[in-house]
Amino acid sequence: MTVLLEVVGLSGGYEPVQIFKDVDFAVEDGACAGLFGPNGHGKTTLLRTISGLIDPWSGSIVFDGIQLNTPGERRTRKSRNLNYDLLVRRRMDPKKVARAGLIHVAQGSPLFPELTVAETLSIAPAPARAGGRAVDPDLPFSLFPQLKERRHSKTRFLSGGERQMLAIACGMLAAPRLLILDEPTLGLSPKLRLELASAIHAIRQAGIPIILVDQDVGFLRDLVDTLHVFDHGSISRVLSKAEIPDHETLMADLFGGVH
Ligand SMILES: Nc1ncnc2c1ncn2[C@@H]1O[C@H](COP(=O)(O)OP(=O)(O)OP(=O)(O)O)[C@@H](O)[C@H]1O
Repeated sequence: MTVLLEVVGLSGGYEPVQIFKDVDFAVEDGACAGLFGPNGHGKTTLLRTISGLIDPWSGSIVFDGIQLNTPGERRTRKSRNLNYDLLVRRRMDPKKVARAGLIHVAQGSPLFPELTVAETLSIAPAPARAGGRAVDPDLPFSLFPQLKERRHSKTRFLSGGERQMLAIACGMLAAPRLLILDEPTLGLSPKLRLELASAIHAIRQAGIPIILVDQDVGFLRDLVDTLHVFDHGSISRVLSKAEIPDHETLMADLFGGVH
């Protein structure tokens, strides 16, 4: 299989605090890569950096044959004006990332509260890539039938699960070449987690590669091909599907106790 995303020696964080260091991370075309790690260890920051929302400090991000970031040395801060400073140092363009087909469904599914489900879907990004396949406009409802029933509801009245479904549906309308799902099951009931798992499975079946973050190894084990264990700002191990233990065993192995 070809490598679709290749991250080499990536370091970054929130100036001046470094959150992750020298991360190597690869996703093969057609595969689902799991990212697992405790709260606050930097998974979201890493993914936001890969998407260009946060400027990487150093390293390389190559996606679908395109070098997404411009390598360069960090410059010392010259101004107390943060906007100016960011513009001066910016080494990555999130629009370029989205245009390349790397679509990031953020944690907490930020949506416009006063728009209905149908209105939200109508402003979802069109396939951004040149040559990106047209997407069936009914895809959101075939993936998440529940959304069809709620299509005239404002998003502020949706449940947590419905919000997640809508956010993922918007991502799918962009015809992703790679879909990043950052903790889509956050705060969901076991029943909704199962529903979301089957939707993620359907996305996989459609051949769309995924980076999936979750706090539950059991949830990831059923869906991913490889599990990347993220520990204090670096990937400490990469496990094949067959090597992924249950949640308690992995946590005990990592931290010496049940979490
Ligand atoms: N905008 C920000 N500015 C400064 N520090 C931040 C910001 N966002 C997050 N952090 C810090 O960066 C660290 C890593 O947070 P991050 O959200 O990336 O971790 P995570 O592994 O995704 O955690 P979780 O699983 O809880 O989402 C934390 O210490 C957090 O407090």
